[in-house]
Amino acid sequence: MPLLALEGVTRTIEIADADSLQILRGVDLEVEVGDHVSIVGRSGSGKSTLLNILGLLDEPTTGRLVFDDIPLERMRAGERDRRRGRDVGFIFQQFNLLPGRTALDNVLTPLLYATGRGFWRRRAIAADMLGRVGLGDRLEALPSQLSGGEQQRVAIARALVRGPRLILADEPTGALDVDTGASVMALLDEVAEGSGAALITITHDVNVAALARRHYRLDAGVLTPVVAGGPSASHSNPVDAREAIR
Ligand SMILES: Nc1ncnc2c1ncn2[C@@H]1O[C@H](COP(=O)(O)OP(=O)(O)OP(=O)(O)O)[C@@H](O)[C@H]1O
Repeated sequence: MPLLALEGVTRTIEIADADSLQILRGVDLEVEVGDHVSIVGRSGSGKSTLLNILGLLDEPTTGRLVFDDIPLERMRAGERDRRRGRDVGFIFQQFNLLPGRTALDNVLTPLLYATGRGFWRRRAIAADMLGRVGLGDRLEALPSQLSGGEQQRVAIARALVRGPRLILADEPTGALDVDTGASVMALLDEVAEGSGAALITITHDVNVAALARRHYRLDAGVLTPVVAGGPSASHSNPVDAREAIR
């Protein structure tokens, strides 16, 4: 049973003069626990629209989304919000850290909505998570005292602190230089795999996408799998993947 399944998902918006714009056109996607999937698309191809649907922030116009064996249409609004908070971790290009709060406070914020042990032990859990991203000695640092790569590692710790089953990374290296971006992506892949979560990386950068195990391209709202070509090519080989996605 996949963790997440999209079947024939479309998203259409109404624009001026009773006109409409179809942004997603029949998207099919299955993601298993432990998967790392990349979705590459140019600006305007529908990436953010798809991300919002994958993250239970928006609904398909037609088609189905099944999360953890429950069809979206059977989830009540409160249930959807609860699942998003508990089961989905978001990582964005601009980190979105609270500026006046320490790294530790930023990471423990999602645990304020947890129940039981997650809530009562939130400081220890958040500190442990920061240790896992290599920032165990920077718990009290403010975002302004951290480099871009360190801030993104705080954001990764925050996304993972509630043990989500799905991590959505939207241009996670977009604000970082090439080398820092590569090390942040390697870390994200490692901590996601270590926690047994599925990771979907949405990006326009084929080098970032190449780290995933399965690859898709989004073009004008149409999602197609990218298969690395040739008998010697391999999905798990970033060089083959990069050539295939390009
Ligand atoms: N509310 C809206 N009104 C009009 N057009 C919209 C609206 N939302 C999205 N669009 C259009 O739909 C298309 C897809 O938008 P989307 O934001 O999903 O693209 P994207 O791939 O994330 O782009 P980028 O990489 O530039 O962020 C774009 O052409 C966008 O202009």
